[in-house]
Amino acid sequence: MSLYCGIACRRKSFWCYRLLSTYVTKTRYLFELKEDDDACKNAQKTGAFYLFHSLAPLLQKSEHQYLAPQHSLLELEKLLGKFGQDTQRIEDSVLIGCSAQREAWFALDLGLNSSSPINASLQKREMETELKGSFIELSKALLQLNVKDASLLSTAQALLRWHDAHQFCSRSGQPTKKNMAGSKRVCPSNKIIYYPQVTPVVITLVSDGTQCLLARQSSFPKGMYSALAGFCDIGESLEEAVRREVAEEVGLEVERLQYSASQHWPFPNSSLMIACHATVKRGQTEIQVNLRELEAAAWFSHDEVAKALRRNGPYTQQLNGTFPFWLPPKLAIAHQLIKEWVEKPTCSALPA
Ligand SMILES: NC(=O)c1ccc[n+]([C@@H]2O[C@H](COP(=O)([O-])OP(=O)(O)OC[C@H]3O[C@@H](n4cnc5c(N)ncnc54)[C@H](O)[C@@H]3O)[C@@H](O)[C@H]2O)c1
Ligand SMILES: [Mg+2]
Repeated sequence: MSLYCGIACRRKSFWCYRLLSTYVTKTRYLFELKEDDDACKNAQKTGAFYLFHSLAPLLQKSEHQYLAPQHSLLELEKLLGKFGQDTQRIEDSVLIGCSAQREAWFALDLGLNSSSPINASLQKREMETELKGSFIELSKALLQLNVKDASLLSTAQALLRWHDAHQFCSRSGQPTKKNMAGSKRVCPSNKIIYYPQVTPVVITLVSDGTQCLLARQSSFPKGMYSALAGFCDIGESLEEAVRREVAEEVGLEVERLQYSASQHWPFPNSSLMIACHATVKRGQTEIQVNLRELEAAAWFSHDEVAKALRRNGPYTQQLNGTFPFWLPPKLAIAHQLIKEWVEKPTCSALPA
């Protein structure tokens, strides 16, 4: 439930008010756990742990979908004991959320090097047998997870990856120490605090009023086209990033811009996708593809895009050797952006 929904309907019914208050309670509880190491350690006693191995989450197959099993602290201690590991390793876990009943959720990677040298990487296959599951790459499993697990595991992976890559202070070269929740790392020698990094990326669906512009990189699955995306440069506003990316990638100038939504995107290294609609100047639609960035870009009609949205990719090669045109899956914000345009092709309203 979003905060805005809670605020918007708060006056209408007691039920909605209670939803908002649950949200606030959860938020305040998580804030406390991030600030107070003792409270966080206590929360582990009644909490639940999601396990990873070298950034791949532990999953169990159930019919056509994957489930992410949870383990209690006691189960985790037993597991580590069985594999001859120090339970100190549990301190490497990171806080990723909590339930409405304030059961805190943590993630722990059993494969990455532990901050304690004694804790070497655990044997993956033996762990899988013991845990009755498999450590599966997130990119291969994401589409078969429910929304809650997909979001939790994406957050967990991003946080675990950040800690793994920020073990040392870039000023002193000394090992940094994470707080219990994993919301920051501190250099003990100079007290510099490092916070998990968020990388903003703009994703823009450019339209000329009747058609929309889609592009593909050579790394995309064959036949798939998406909206234009690009990392924000330091010192740029979102509006400037959108203008620059469109100019850089397809040689066009956007005139009007409208924010749509945002999404945490775990691949390849986790970024915050900020999605916008934009229109080009009237009569200025000639694309000049930047081949260092893109393999191809083209204008697509409303009908072509609407038809592609109704199909489910990816597709196999056709007899003539080509791949049919398809769009990113529902989970990707690019899909939502394209769907919005199909439903309302005149989305962009604000001057860029
Ligand atoms: N969720 C979605 O719907 C969706 C759709 C399309 C793209 N994406 C994501 O958007 C991201 C950015 O798109 P892009 O690849 O077209 O970006 P881009 O056009 O900025 O090109 C990538 C290049 O930018 C440079 N770069 C600058 N800052 C960078 C940084 N902080 N991290 C990495 N590279 C940086 C690198 O040289 C890199 O090769 C990709 O990671 C992709 O996964 C998500
Ligand atoms: Mg790009």
